[in-house]
Amino acid sequence: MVWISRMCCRKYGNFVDNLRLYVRGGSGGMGLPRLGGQGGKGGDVWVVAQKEMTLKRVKDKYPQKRFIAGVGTNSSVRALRGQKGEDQEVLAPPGITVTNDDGMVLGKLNTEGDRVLVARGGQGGSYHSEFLPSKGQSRQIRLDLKLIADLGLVGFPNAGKSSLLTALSHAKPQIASYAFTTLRPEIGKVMYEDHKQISVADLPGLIEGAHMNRGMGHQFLKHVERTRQLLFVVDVCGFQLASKTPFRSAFEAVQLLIKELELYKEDLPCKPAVLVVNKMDLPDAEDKLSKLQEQLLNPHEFSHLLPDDMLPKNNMVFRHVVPISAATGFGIAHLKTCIRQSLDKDASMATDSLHRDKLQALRGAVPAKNTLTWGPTASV
Ligand SMILES: Nc1nc2c(ncn2[C@@H]2O[C@H](COP(=O)(O)OP(=O)(O)OP(=O)(O)O)[C@@H](O)[C@H]2O)c(=O)[nH]1
Ligand SMILES: [Mg+2]
Repeated sequence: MVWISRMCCRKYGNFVDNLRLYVRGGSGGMGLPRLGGQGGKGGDVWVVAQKEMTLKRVKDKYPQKRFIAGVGTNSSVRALRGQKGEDQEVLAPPGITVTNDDGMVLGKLNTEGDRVLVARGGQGGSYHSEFLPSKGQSRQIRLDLKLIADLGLVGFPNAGKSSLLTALSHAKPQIASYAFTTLRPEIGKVMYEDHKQISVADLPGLIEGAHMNRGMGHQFLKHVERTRQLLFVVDVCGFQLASKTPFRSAFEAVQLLIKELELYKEDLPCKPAVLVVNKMDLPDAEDKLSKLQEQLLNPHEFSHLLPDDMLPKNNMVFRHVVPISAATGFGIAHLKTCIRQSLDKDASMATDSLHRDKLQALRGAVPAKNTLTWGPTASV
């Protein structure tokens, strides 16, 4: 049996589930001692929830990751009370926790329009401050997508997601041969010999048109967003939802699943993912798997199998493609290893990037002349 791993069609792992930003409130305006005038307050920085936004978009749009609000205007003879500086808004998707660098929660964005104040503007100069203004609050903040599990199972109804969760963990989700057996996410824990635990969310089956809220539609996709990585599950023999709907081969099922994720939010298919090909105990499964592997390696050659509007814009990269049988247990041990490798890889990438960010912030904060030495344990 051939195991395909790391098929590189597109740079993977660029889904962003956390972001570190520098925010600074605007400075206040100068007061006017001669006439007792008060300078304007500096603008504030807010994080505001907007449905269409993703953390990746914030990162791409503001590569410097710095948000500084406007300065309050000085008090003048014409306007004794200076004007407030302009507020700065960081748009972020709902489902975000905002913390400071020490992990203290500043606020949560649950639904569209929720706002969290992350840096106050400085006071304008006035009688109490000898007419001198104060600076705005400055700090590093973190935006973290609230996760429900490390892994989310993505697949059409009946692919065997719940059966897989049972094979991987001690969870006992409902399993049946009819579609939409699972109606809400069930979380199971996968245990490793070194006592590490990984949480896996069994999600309701996805159908074509889910991005338009068909079937469990958005309810399902909202959960997909909140898992660290994805485990695509397809039936090696393909799938047909009902007698009136077209039959889809395993390859078509993969393409359609990617398309649904992409149409819901374009960066969802950038999440690290593993493809699980289930029901390998069924007749002709080996031949069908070989065909699927060939198609996955050259997806463009097989693009005629689906209408253009059903093809994903970019092909997803699977870190591993693992044939299994949830029914017999075949391939489950190998799958557990692949999952662990994939999550460990991301964890170490995240640590490296945090260290890089902190180092960069430190370099920015220290005058060039100063030389600093720090060891690997130095806290920045
Ligand atoms: N032959 C075979 N049947 C399987 C395997 N895994 C699951 N099944 C069967 O496939 C059917 C669907 O399994 P589920 O685990 O409920 O599928 P699901 O993806 O969770 O389905 P929904 O919750 O409806 O989305 C059941 O009848 C299972 O017994 C397998 O590896 N081999
Ligand atoms: Mg299920």
